[in-house]
Amino acid sequence: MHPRNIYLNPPDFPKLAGSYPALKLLLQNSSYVDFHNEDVQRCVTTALLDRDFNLKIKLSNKRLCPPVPNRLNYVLWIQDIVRACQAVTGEGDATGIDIGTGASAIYPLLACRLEPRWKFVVTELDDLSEEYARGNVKSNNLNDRIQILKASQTGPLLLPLFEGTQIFDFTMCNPPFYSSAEDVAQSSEAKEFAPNSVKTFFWVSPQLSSLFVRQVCTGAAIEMITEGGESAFVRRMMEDSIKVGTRCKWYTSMLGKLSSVAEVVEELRANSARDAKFYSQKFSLTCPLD
Ligand SMILES: C[S@@+](CC[C@H](N)C(=O)[O-])C[C@H]1O[C@@H](n2cnc3c(N)ncnc32)[C@H](O)[C@@H]1O
Repeated sequence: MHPRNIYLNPPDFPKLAGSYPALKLLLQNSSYVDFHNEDVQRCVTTALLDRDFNLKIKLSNKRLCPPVPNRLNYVLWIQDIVRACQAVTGEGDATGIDIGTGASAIYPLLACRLEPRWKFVVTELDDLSEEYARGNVKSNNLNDRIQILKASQTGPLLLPLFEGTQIFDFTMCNPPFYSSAEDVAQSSEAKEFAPNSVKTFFWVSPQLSSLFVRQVCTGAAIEMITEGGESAFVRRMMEDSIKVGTRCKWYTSMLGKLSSVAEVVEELRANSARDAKFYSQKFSLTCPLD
């Protein structure tokens, strides 16, 4: 976990429930938190976002419930890279892109709370998730800092980079991981045995680079499944990034499956990337690709 992650030590759930009546009701007198119960998951996420980030969000019971510690990790790694760049340039503002922001819009919401000078342009393909995301941005008075674009199946993935001339600091993405329903089933079984194998991956243009995290919750097919799986999704972003080049400083993505790492690294090599940065729950490393 990132050293600045406030959940390095797990939250005190009874205490959290004490200040969040809906969670108290769900936990009743139970001495443990049942994370297999989706109502409990959603309630923990809304309670943590409210208590720790003053974010009021509504989650659909038909869509993914994002675990806050995991999502915070990715935001903190992004914060590290942006800060490192800003130490050189002296700038303080940053604008990011979140591809597939989901119903929660959790990445831009968290990032805007941590960084008062950041703005986002985010995309979403799914109507229901878009509707919820718009509601969550509005109820936190962040309409002036988070713009939501409706994506299409056939358009570019890095849509905001194909519109206008704005320069962006980073892209981020938690892509649909799987290529099919069978793939979902197989991966769930594999994860029972390898819970730490899930990674996050980042690269940068023009001198490509990379990062890596871990994820727990289940979601609807549109959130989980994409043709060719996550590596194909990331490859599409990579192809887009080559077209728009330096209009964005960092192109990054999460990867959920260890097998995707090799596929993405191969693609990076084919595109003359010189090195890659990997971040996981347990380690971070930079590896040369040439
Ligand atoms: C795994 S979910 C991640 C949601 C959220 N970012 C999170 O981390 O909790 C993937 C999201 O990407 C969206 N999506 C799938 N294909 C997309 C596309 N071509 N353009 C934009 N969003 C897309 C899905 O609807 C879904 O909301």
